[in-house]
Amino acid sequence: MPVVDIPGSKSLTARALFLAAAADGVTTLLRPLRSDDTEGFAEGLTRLGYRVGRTPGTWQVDGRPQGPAVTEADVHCRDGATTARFLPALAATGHGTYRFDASAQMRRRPLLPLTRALRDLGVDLRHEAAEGHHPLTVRAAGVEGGAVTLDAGQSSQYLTALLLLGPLTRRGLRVTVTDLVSAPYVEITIAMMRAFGVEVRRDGDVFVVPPGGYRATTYAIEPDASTAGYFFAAAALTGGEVTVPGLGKGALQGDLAFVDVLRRMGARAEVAADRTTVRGTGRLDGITVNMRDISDTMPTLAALAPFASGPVRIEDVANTRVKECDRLEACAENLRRLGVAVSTGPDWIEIRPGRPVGTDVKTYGDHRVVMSFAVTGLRVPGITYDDPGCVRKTFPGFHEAFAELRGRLPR
Ligand SMILES: O=C(O)C1=C[C@@H](OP(=O)(O)O)[C@@H](O)[C@H](O)C1
Ligand SMILES: C=C(OP(=O)(O)O)C(=O)O
Repeated sequence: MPVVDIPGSKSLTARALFLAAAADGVTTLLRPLRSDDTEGFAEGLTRLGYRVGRTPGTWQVDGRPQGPAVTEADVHCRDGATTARFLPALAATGHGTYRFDASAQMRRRPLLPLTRALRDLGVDLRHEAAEGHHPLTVRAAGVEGGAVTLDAGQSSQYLTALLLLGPLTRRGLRVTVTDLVSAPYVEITIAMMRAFGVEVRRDGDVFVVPPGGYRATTYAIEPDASTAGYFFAAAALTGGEVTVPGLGKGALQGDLAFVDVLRRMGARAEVAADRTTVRGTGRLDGITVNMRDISDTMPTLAALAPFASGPVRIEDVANTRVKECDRLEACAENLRRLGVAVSTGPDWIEIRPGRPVGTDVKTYGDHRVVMSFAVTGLRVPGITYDDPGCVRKTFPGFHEAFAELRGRLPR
């Protein structure tokens, strides 16, 4: 019975780094994720003058409630949207001029609702080229706070950035949200703020954050639920069994609900107190599923879909078009290259049952494209990738870990 140790959550690690940097005192993070996204976040903090001590399995951050320790910084956010969207908000709490830039794809990804809201809160923020895109410069003088309206229909990360900023403003924050995708990520934010001593009040679409700052703590990072999804899908496809310790009933991450999707398709799934097990049954039914809340698992399901006995239709995932690539089209294109019939609309994809044949997967530099089609590769010989290394964004050791699992699953 394979037990798989999954590396720490990207989303929790990024939030924990923000909260630790802003807190009063020294915070210890246990089992943080070491990957390009989270190391980019930590390096961004270092550039802003925060001390981040990194030893294997434990990171320590000296909090600075007063904001960055330097008056000038140039921060490269790499390909990570958490870094690119959360760090400008943190920088605004200081006093100085902070410039942010990012990868070519991250420069293309949207940001405008967040930067507008920051301006509404009194932040002097200027875009260098296109309005609502990196690169941008924050001329920080502390943040007044107040009331803003936010459209988070394209990314919940705008709301998370504002909520994280809330306790660091002079007057606190009141955010009225007109639309919201990926809602479980906001629940992660609120739960983690609570662990650092702040209670967000929510009344329907209105979020109220009191001023007063964060308290340092010791915080253990859960394994990454989106990453675990590839391993659960592997069990469902091969008729094997995979157990992931550390992700159970109390888990913060909404993406663990991917096991409910696998269960609806015919797999057995048990979410226990501190671990989750998925067992394949030889049955994989077609399904229609709304993935608005858990869209990082859309490619995982798309790559598994040809093996289902009926069509798989994934709905309400428009915002997967503005991720590391246009994921809807990248999945469709690669499924077609595998010989599978697929159609897409503005916010949906439908995959027909098929007999995939090996191909060179076009990754578009997207870690999830690679990790998803690795699941297909368990049953289809000859799958290669034009950029296998892009898994470094969230799981540098993915290929080794997945090959190891493969050897322990039924052939
Ligand atoms: O807040 C977070 O940590 C994340 C939120 C989600 O993004 P969107 O809210 O943009 O969908 C998710 O896709 C991303 O991988 C991580
Ligand atoms: C969309 C993702 O990342 P981010 O938006 O944080 O760059 C992801 O990891 O799938």
